[in-house]
Amino acid sequence: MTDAVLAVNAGSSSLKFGLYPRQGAALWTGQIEGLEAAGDTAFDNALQRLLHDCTQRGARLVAVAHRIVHGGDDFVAPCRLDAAALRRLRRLEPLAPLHQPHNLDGVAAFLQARPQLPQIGCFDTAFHATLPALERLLPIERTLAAQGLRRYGFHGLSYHYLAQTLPQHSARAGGRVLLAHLGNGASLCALQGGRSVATTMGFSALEGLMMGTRSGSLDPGVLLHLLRQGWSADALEDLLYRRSGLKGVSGLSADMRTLRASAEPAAAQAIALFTHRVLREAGALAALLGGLDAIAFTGGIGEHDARLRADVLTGLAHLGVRHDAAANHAATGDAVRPLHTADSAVEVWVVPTDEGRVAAQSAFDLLEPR
Ligand SMILES: Nc1ncnc2c1ncn2[C@@H]1O[C@H](COP(=O)(O)OP(=O)(O)O)[C@@H](O)[C@H]1O
Ligand SMILES: CC(=O)OP(=O)(O)O
Ligand SMILES: [Mg+2]
Repeated sequence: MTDAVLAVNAGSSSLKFGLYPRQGAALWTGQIEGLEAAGDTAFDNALQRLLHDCTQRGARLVAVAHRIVHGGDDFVAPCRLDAAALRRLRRLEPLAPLHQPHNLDGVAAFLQARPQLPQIGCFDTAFHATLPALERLLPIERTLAAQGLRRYGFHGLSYHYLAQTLPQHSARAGGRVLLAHLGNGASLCALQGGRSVATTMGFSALEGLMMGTRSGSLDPGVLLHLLRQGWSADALEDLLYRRSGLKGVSGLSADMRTLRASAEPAAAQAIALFTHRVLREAGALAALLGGLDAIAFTGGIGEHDARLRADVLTGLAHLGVRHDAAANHAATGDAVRPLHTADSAVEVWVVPTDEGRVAAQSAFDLLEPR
């Protein structure tokens, strides 16, 4: 029987899981979608089903590796979780309300059902531990930083996977690299020497790009205005996390596929704004890097939406980015694919992400150091 780690990724709209041996392809992967519409018990039910099915796959489960979105200041490397760690991580729930509660409910359910089985936390924020001081600092009263009010960065497991995969395909991977994780949540990350040096998400899972249901960056004056009009913190949270982004602007859906298929002008405008924001932030990170050697797209939209990629790449033509339209059209998230032309100054790649692989690998490394 093969030793395997079950990786669990409770995202904002889906529960993804995979059963990974130490090396090689996953033995089993799956995804349960549409959980945000299905209500609170949907996550619990999905986890119970997973626990049951895992025992029937012919693998010896050595650990469960959980993607946990926020590790705060204390959790900067993968570690074994117990009830005390869980209590500390619960305090970060308000900073990622679409993820952290689901992530931690998953850990709690497994701790209860299999108390002897190691539960390993793998933190999105940890990959950004290399951010320089200026990227972490918020331009507000200095004393607030001591309370943990600083920029952290997210999508770290995905960026970790890209940072370790890209060098297998590109000699430019150690240079100035722009990574775009565009899914239901979305962010950009600037890599130099394979390390995160800047990213668009900061203190919470709200900053930066417009997302499926999240606003991304917004003039803080809008929040003050709404607060003075009597909006509560809960109402603001609901607006910013659940009723904004593609869904809020289109009035139709958070799903890019639905918006692409729609003839509604508001759907087209939501996509145009999403694209505009990606381009604006890409330009900002390219400026911080002092130019680009390579770009890589990932996430549900980044891997599948050729039109989005083409529009962003065309917008970056002033940096010498040239993409092959046919290669772009043919890239559907099935494999790592180059999109650049021979005369492009910047390489362009699609890299299907595998957050579960990174989480499982971290669990093996922690439990059975090589
Ligand atoms: N073929 C496709 N074309 C365009 N967008 C797609 C396609 N497949 C998936 N997506 C989009 O990817 C997004 C989900 O991305 P994903 O990374 O799976 O999200 P998360 O992990 O945050 O739940 C959705 O907006 C969905 O519409
Ligand atoms: C941090 C985050 O936004 O994650 P996801 O894209 O999985 O929603
Ligand atoms: Mg995701």
